[in-house]
This record gives sequence, structure tokens and C-alpha cells, in this order.
Amino acid sequence: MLKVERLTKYFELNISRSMKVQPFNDISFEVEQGAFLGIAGPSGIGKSSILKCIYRTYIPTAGKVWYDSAKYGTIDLARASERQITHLRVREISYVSQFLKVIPRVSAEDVVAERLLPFGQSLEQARAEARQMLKRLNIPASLWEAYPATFSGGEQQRVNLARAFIVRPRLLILDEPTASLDNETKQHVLDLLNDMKRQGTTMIGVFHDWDVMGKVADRILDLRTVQMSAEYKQLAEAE
Ligand SMILES: Nc1ncnc2c1ncn2[C@@H]1O[C@H](COP(=O)(O)OP(=O)(O)OP(=O)(O)O)[C@@H](O)[C@H]1O
Repeated sequence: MLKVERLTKYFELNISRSMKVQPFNDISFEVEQGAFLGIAGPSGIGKSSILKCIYRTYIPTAGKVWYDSAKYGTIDLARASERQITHLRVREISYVSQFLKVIPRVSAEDVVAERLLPFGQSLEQARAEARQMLKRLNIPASLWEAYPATFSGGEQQRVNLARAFIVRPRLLILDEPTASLDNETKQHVLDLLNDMKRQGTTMIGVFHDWDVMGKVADRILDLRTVQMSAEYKQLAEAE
């Protein structure tokens, strides 16, 4: 469903073109449909950057990101057109970070409901589903019509999760989605993730909390060992 081949990213820093930051080099892995791959490794090793290359927030410097799309068949996300990426982000691929991009003066239920409108649902149907999802994520009914700009960090994060979950994406990318949640809400999120996995959603994610990652991931890719083996391979090739 997702096959990452020899993915490499470096950034040229604006202050000096000759200064490059290379978070990762020559990373390959695969995720089967309905499986969850967790990505682990110390701060700064490139976990978020890999997720952003898959979602195409970043354009990879080299490598392929093969994704099995419902609309386009097997497509390299690293080279897909902007139009294709926009379609995939609306219909097939959801990304959750710990931060919500708050839209001014739009209520929590509408922020979530609007994700269903491109699928042809009426506003009333979409709002009803949005309320159910907010309820499952422990957002009290008194907040459904309020503006998320005023919500706590954990509440905003749950609105973010609701926006990603409600479209039942084929591919779900999660970057520390439970960072500011209490244990009870973490459990609700885990239950939802496991439900989505059973329904066939493929997931790739970074979790600060190993306990949470262990409960949902089928496999964990530790970037320390991958990066080491890539470097080792280079050394071996040079000899
Ligand atoms: N847009 C960017 N421009 C320049 N450097 C960047 C950019 N994004 C990431 N980096 C650098 O790439 C490296 C990897 O960052 P990344 O956020 O992917 O790491 P991480 O493993 O997710 O870290 P953390 O666990 O702390 O979130 C860091 O050195 C970071 O400064």
C-alpha cells in the first residue's frame, strides 16, 4: 500500500547555500494495507520530516514514495502533480500533527463536518457525523458550537483527530497525535485507531509515548538502526 524507496532529504539553509542539513538518507520501508508502522528514534533524526515527505509538505531530495491510490493506481507521491496531491489530501490521505490550524469563527462541529462535504453529504448529515466523532473523542457537547481558537491544546488536538478520522482515509499519517491528551482520551484515540485499522486504513506514525505506540503499531522502524545500516553500507561500498 505504501512503499518508500531510498528516500533522502536535505535542506539548504537560507543563511548559506553551502550549509546543508540532512535529516535522513537512503531510507526504505513498506507498510501493508491495514497495518500500522511506528517510526522511532531520537529527537532530530528525521521522523517528522519522513512523514512530511510522504504527505508532500516536503519534496524529497531523492527516492520514491509509492502509494496505492483508489483514483490513480500506484503513484509516486514524490513526483505527483499538485492537483493529484490536493485530490489525495481531500479524499484519501489524512495527516494529523499535534497542532490545529484554527479557522477563525468556524465552530468545532463545522471544522470537522466540512471534511465530509466533498464526498457529497448534506451539511446536516455531515454535522451529525461530526458531533458523533467529537463525542467519541470526549469533546463535551457544550463545545461543539464554540470556536476551537479558544480551546485548550488537548481539545484542539482532538478536533484535529476528528477531522482526520471522519473521512475514513486510506492512509493516515500521525505525528505525535496524542502528545497533550490525558490517559482516558488517549485510550479513546487508541480504540478509534484500532477500529480504523480493522476497516483497512493503513497508518504510519510517530508517538512520543512508547506505551501508546506499542498498543497500536504492528511494527516499529527504529531510525537509529536504519541510518546506521545506510552509513555502514556506504562505508562498505567505499572499501
Ligand atoms: N524546513 C526545514 N528547514 C531546515 N531544516 C529542517 C526543516 N525541517 C526539519 N529540519 C531539520 O531536520 C532535522 C530533522 O528534523 P525532524 O523534525 O524531522 O526530526 P524529528 O526526529 O521528528 O525530531 P523530534 O522528535 O524532536 O520532533 C532537524 O535537524 C531539523 O532541524
